Amino acid sequence: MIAGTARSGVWAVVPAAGRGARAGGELPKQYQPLLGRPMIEHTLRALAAHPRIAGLVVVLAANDVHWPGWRELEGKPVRTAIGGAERADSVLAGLDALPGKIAGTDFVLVHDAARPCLSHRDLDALLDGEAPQGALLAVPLADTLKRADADGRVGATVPRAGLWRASTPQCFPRDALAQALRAAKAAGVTVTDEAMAMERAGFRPALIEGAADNIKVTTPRDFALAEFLLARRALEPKP
Ligand SMILES: Nc1ccn([C@@H]2O[C@H](COP(=O)(O)OP(=O)(O)OP(=O)(O)O)[C@@H](O)[C@H]2O)c(=O)n1
Ligand SMILES: C[C@](O)(CO)[C@H](O)COP(=O)(O)O
Repeated sequence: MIAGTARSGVWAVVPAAGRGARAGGELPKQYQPLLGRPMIEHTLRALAAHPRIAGLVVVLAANDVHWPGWRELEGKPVRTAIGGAERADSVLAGLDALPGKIAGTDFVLVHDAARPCLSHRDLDALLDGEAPQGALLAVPLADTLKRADADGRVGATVPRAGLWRASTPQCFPRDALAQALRAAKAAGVTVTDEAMAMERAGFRPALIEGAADNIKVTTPRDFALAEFLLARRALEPKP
């Protein structure tokens, strides 16, 4: 059993090796500007500015020519690693690039570069959680759900009770996470988030309710929404 406690001195792995094909544009989406700065800068600063984050591992594409080469942000060390074909490969590469271990059970955060609107409050909620088996930010579903048939008509209305949208950061014991991601890969299973790998390994991650505005910038219209959310955040009193 892994002991649960409020977490501090935590490193964050930031997968940033995707292309952002659905977002379009000439630059990979994580380098497209939001309020005049690359998306990835907002994401990394949101993490690094939190007092309980110790450092960052940013996972880059092998052919990345846009990375500004930061070695430090907000006074926190920044390392880099080279990612792989799938997000899970990139996360594994990031875990391998973390600094040496203090204990076999220390926790790590994983947060998408494509989620630049992460709030201090959500990070607090995740790190405060007594979640010995790990935890993730998530948002309960607010809409009625329809399952489509092949002809585009409604096949069924799916009950939404108990359904959540997983977001990031997700926080897990680093060794157990690396093991779970390797096991999924060996089994040929694509895991779309860290929790899914941990669930396969028998863990029961805690769902921590986060803000709906921690959006993943995915399609072209998400850029304007992210800019609005960041501009509104800038007007809020600092924590
Ligand atoms: N092989 C990959 C694929 C994705 N990511 C990262 O994982 C995060 C979430 O992925 P997603 O939003 O799906 O990004 P992309 O894969 O870049 O988007 P798309 O599928 O539209 O190309 C992003 O920060 C992305 O850079 C990664 O590090 N390595
Ligand atoms: C990890 C994630 O952000 C959780 O919602 C999401 O699954 C990543 O996006 P992808 O399209 O599955 O790569």
